[in-house]
Amino acid sequence: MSVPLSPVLLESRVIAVLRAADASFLRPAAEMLAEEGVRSFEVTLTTAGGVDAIADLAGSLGPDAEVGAGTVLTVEDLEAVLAAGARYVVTPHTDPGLIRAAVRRGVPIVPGGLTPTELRTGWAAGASAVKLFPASAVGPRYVKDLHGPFPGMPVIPSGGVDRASAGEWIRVGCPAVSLGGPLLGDALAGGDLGELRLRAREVVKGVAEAAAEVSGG
Ligand SMILES: O=C[C@H](O)COP(=O)(O)O
Repeated sequence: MSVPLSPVLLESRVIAVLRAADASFLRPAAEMLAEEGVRSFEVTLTTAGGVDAIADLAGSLGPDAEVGAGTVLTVEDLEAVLAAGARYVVTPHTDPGLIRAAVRRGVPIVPGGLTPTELRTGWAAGASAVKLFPASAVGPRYVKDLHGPFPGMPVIPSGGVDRASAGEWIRVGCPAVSLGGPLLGDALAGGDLGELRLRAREVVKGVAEAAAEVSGG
């Protein structure tokens, strides 16, 4: 049993990973991304103040957006982010116990893995989709290889997915892509939001074009 990914993510197909030293600049960056059509946001727990930032963004971005939590490592982390209002959770690793805990709470979970064994283990434990991490270590062709033995397993690449390759991951069958640094640049450290707008525009456009091709549109 698994909890399905939300329509917000399945339609927008982009997760913006908000990983920063602290949460000072998360809200302006997320608001800029939302203006450009990004609707799914993953606040990582490596960000100081990350749990509070989930609550802040969940309250400020409005009902069209979805705020989740990343780098969730334990059931205690899971409880904390759900209490803050996270609507989905992402892990860097495959922990069947943690996956089952999320499923029991009715929350979508996307566990990370790299090898066929790790990814299949997460999927079998009830993942909503699996996170291929670090995706740049293998490239889009690897998803085609995985879909030989595991044709129905939704794979979301994360780690080194950039503006140039985002559409390619969609074309090989990924339901969504996950971008942190290559999308955010230095915006989470107070960098130029105008640059962020241009990067977001390019990613959203590239992913939408690829999605239209995949669906025959
Ligand atoms: O867990 C996800 C990664 O932190 C995102 O990696 P990235 O910054 O290379 O996109």
